[in-house]
Amino acid sequence: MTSSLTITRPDDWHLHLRDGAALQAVLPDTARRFGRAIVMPNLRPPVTTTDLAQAYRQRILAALQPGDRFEPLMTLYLTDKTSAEEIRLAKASGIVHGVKLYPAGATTNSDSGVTNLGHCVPALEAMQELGLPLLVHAEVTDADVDVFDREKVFIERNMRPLLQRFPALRVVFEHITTREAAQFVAESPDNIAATITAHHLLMNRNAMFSGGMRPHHYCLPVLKREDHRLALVAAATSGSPKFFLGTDSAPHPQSAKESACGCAGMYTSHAGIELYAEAFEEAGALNRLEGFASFYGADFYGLPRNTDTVTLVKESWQVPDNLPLGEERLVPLRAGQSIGWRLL
Ligand SMILES: NC(=O)N[C@@H](CC(=O)O)C(=O)O
Ligand SMILES: [Zn+2]
Ligand SMILES: [Zn+2]
Repeated sequence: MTSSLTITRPDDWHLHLRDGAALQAVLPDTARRFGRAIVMPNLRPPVTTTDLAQAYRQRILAALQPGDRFEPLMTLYLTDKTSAEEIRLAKASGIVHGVKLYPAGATTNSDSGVTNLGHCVPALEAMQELGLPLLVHAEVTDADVDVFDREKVFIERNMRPLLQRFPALRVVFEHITTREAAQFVAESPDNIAATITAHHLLMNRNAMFSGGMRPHHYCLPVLKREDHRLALVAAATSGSPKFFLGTDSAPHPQSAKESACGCAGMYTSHAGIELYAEAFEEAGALNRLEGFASFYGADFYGLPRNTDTVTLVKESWQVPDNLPLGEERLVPLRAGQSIGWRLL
């Protein structure tokens, strides 16, 4: 039985770091494990320009602790008004590595998002030309579409037409949650890839209702049925370079989660690589973890692979009931329960 696992240091290709005191609270969890992270731009106000991304990057760097070697990879928040010029500035800055598409109303802080992709043609043309990836929260927002079908419907209504119109656009289908998405990405050309979260590999939708309502298991896209989880596990452990690690760790104050209208997002950075080790071990595929966590994302983004390593030991530890989040607390995934792998 494996008792320890050393892999090239992983990167997190989908992360919410927030800002201010929350940023200060959560950043050490990521910096301890990951070399780099694609930092999501859904702040209030959103990070819509390269200038805002530069300033946010400086705040992240200032929040690091002495000795940290973590590198934040910045993103822009696409709006109906994003110009081709802004895309050129972003690319030329060297600090912006992707542009995030939030359909307006799809998820947390998406109200400034895109109402109609038709408005984004100049920006998308520039991104295609410059090789700047489009990162997609791939869910339709129509209230008449069942919440469990929103990703599947987005593929047909939006993703296929988008790729037809921009066949060379580099696209990351973020936090895939369905068999249909895994299959779509697997069958697409090499300019299409996907991130997969640990929570979607480890849980199905029953986790939202086990013994009562479980607000800390609510995220978007929402957890799906077991057969979808199995399809995600198969994709993540397949060895295909189209699938790589993106935690989508999304901290919210406990009060905002445990509420009559609780917000979407799970916090997983406290065990950002350990949870994946559990999922890969359960699938009998620990030998595939390194490619998924440490190689394929860097390769897709055209960045060098990390050269140092991390070591995990197969040793159970208990997750605290809650963690500080500025003046508030947050409830991490597995709060009060154990995780089977520990970071040395
Ligand atoms: N995943 C989530 O449920 N929430 C994310 C937004 C997102 O990634 O869609 C957040 O910012 O809280
Ligand atoms: Zn999202
Ligand atoms: Zn996210």
